[in-house]
Amino acid sequence: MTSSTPGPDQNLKVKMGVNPSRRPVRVIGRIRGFTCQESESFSHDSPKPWITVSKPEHHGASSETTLTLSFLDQFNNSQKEASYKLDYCYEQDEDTGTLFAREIEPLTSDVLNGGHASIIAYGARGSGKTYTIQGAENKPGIAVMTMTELLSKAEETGKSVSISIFEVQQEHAYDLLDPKHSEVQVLEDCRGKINLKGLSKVPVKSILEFQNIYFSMSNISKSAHKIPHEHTRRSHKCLIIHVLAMNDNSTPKLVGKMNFVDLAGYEDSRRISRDGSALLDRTNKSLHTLLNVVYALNANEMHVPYRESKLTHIFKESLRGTGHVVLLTCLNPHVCQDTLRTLSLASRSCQSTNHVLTESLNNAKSSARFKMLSSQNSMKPFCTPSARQPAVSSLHLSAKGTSCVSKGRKLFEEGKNITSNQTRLPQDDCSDKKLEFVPEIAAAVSPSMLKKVSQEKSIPESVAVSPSKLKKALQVESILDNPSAFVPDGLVFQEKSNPEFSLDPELKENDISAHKRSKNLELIPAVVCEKSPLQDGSVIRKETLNEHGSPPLSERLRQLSNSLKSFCSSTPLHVKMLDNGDAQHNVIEPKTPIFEYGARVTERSEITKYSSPWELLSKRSSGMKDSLVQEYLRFLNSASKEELKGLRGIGEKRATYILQLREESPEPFKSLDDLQDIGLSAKQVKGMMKKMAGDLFS
Ligand SMILES: Nc1ncnc2c1ncn2[C@@H]1O[C@H](COP(=O)(O)OP(=O)(O)OP(=O)(O)O)[C@@H](O)[C@H]1O
Repeated sequence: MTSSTPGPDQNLKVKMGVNPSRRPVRVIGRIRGFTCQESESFSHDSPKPWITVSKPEHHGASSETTLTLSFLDQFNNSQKEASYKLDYCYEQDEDTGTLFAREIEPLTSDVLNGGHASIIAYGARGSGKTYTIQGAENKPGIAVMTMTELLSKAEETGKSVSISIFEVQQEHAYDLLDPKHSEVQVLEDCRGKINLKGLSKVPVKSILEFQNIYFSMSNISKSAHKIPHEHTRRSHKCLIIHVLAMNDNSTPKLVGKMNFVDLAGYEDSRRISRDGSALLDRTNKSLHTLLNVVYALNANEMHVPYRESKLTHIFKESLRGTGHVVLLTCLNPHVCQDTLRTLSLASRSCQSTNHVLTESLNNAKSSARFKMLSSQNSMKPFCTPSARQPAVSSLHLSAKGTSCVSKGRKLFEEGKNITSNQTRLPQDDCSDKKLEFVPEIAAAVSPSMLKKVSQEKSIPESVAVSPSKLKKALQVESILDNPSAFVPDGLVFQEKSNPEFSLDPELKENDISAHKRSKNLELIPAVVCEKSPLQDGSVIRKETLNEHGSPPLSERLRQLSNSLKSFCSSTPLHVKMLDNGDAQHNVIEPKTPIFEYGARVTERSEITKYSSPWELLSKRSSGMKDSLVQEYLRFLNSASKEELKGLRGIGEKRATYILQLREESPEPFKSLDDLQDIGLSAKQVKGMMKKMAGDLFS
């Protein structure tokens, strides 16, 4: 490995554990040293390093380390190079002690004073995760070093230390300190506090005692529950060090917490047999969710998908807020496809636009493809389907052989790594791509209108236009021009002053303010039919109202179904601009769609057609799904107790609890994830939604 690093002394002076990049999560790498076997096998002929590390001269607040990986692209059989940026990378000549001194030791004082810290190691199999966290014989890992430090500091300050050890397998957590290895329940109260019900805590007085327990647990984990080796290999090992202080009444009170997570080795499910791949998908899901959480935290996003995996749910409290989080990416010192993949994911979690592809040798065509994929993937690290990301699993449909191909998708399908079997490069994961939204919008409007909206939104006309904002803006624009075109069967709009229809009066003020107020619009017919009659003083037919004055869910779903059916069967809307370009004179005119298959996205996003009918269908199905979910959530947020009890899975107790939640917050259900607050598992929620979607067409 080559680098331009400052000397080790200088390195040690720079305490990096307190995140200098000021992002909530620090993402670092570590290239593992060679094992004795490896060293022996190339004692005469050391392999050429495949990772080159380039560090800045001085570690300033925003300094980053660039890793350049040289590898053979198996798809094209050509040599490639890819560069990734991490917050820092430890090379083979930097030992665990150096990593501890710079990253972890500075966090221990904080933990003793009530802070939370989490160190999460992940990487391909055999990349040195366990070696770094736990250590090997006579080579203590960072958990052991941390315990030594905490025990000595705790003694000085009259505090005590205890530990919990558990593993997460296939979305279930098992207590390894309990001889029965009973399952640990993850409970979350309405304030978001996580309680790990049934998890043992064992007091630790000395480092020897700790090592005895910790190391024996790793062996126990392998034989626990008679679980097949394949399963234990794919479990995540977690250690929590609790720092306790005595209360005035001499009872121990938790002050700080330090978590160490040794994730199961990342393996690409595409290489595994069918059964193994299903197992692996669930194992990898923890990593994907974790990286999405990291991305969301670093990007300061409103929604952080903690509850999409057991692991992130367990550590929710430590990950969010003021806790320190260090994501340790372990890297194999020799060419490894899975290492490429994990690095690619890590780099994107580090910050949204980290991945820069530097060179592509031999093949100009593949170079173009490579760069395009790279630019598209500069968003979220991985698409884990959720209620909040409903479009992701379906939107990334493209021609066979390109990235992110999804076949036979279903509504409410379980999460899958949607990637092409053919694309073997690290950039082939799904991301929330801006570019891929654009054809949908562009197909419905003329280029001049696109331009107009771009200008109004004060954003560039090119691909940088946020498609979702643009889409919403255009929807409002279309509704304004011809609202009656969007009225579904079973609904009539009525305005106090205008007997024909009504829209939010604010929408009429001017187009720009209308765009701004359209934040909640997702699907034109569904939103208009729901929003206008219920919130804007309009009425729906009398027979659809129940005794509480609101339509029952079944009725609203029927309306939704009708509107969606008519929407699907109708032709896309083409918005014609009059020559003078005045938006007020725009007319909406249904036209037979013209598809030009194979139309590609150009550099400046001048796309005007869908690439296939499949893509169109997929996008519309995704909208339907989203609409149904929104409708369901709205019902939960507004229906009476009796109405709620009419829903599958909701009885007297749950209905009462929902009403209580609504007293605390007017809209407690913002995503399907929130249904876990009323004790419904993700599986139950999925079943309910599937049933509801099925009922629409029965
Ligand atoms: N920095 C290092 N120097 C020397 N040997 C190392 C280093 N890191 C790891 N090793 C060795 O590499 C091998 C694999 O390491 P380890 O078991 O920690 O990997 P892992 O990522 O935890 O694997 P898995 O995903 O299968 O759990 C072990 O034999 C370990 O001793």
